[in-house]
Amino acid sequence: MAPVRDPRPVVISGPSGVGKGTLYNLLFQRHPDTFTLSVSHTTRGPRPGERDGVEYHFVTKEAFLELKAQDGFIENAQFGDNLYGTSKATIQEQTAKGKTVVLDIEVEGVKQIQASKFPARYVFIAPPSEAELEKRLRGRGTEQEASIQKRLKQAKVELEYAKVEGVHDRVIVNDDLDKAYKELEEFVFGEQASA
Ligand SMILES: Nc1ncnc2c1ncn2[C@@H]1O[C@H](COP(=O)(O)OP(=O)(O)OP(=O)(O)O)[C@@H](O)[C@H]1O
Repeated sequence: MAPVRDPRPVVISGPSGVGKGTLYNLLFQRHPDTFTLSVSHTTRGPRPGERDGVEYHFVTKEAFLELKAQDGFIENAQFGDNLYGTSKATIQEQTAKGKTVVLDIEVEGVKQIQASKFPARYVFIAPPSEAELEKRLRGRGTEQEASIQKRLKQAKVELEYAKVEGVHDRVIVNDDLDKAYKELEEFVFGEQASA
């Protein structure tokens, strides 16, 4: 397949359980040298087996806040006591290595990246229906009931934002996986760089 023509990172968003990870992991498997998942900064400590610079850039709270003050993040958020963010430098370094950077970001992060004016392409993965989304979340078997309810509530926010005109370059309904994958692949490889 011809190389990706557009150097901008690809921001993938969509409700939890819709199949974002499934889709971009297929992209990574089928094009092993083309893509890379963005490596976030975090102030939480590494879990066993996690390596600095691979799963995350592990930094102190002071270092994180310093980078934030320098406008070094395209998006950042707090979950529990920990800070997370995607640094501009990380994306630039990964892009300079010839990779197309893929970011898996929730709706608030998408809004921040759009506000930052950092050049990016936006893909929203939508479920065929809310009932199917719930089925997938349950089927995955990774969540407790409270977490499922929280994710379904958040899904409504994500789906609402996806209706706003012009916020995504492409909306892909993940009904049949092969078809959705083909659409994603075509979008990522096929689009011409725009100014
Ligand atoms: N097109 C599809 N048809 C049926 N099941 C699917 C499809 N795509 C993904 N799934 C299944 O749905 C479940 C959720 O997929 P996945 O974990 O990729 O979602 P996600 O959007 O990455 O979720 P999260 O944001 O919580 O990480 C998985 O069990 C996956 O195998």
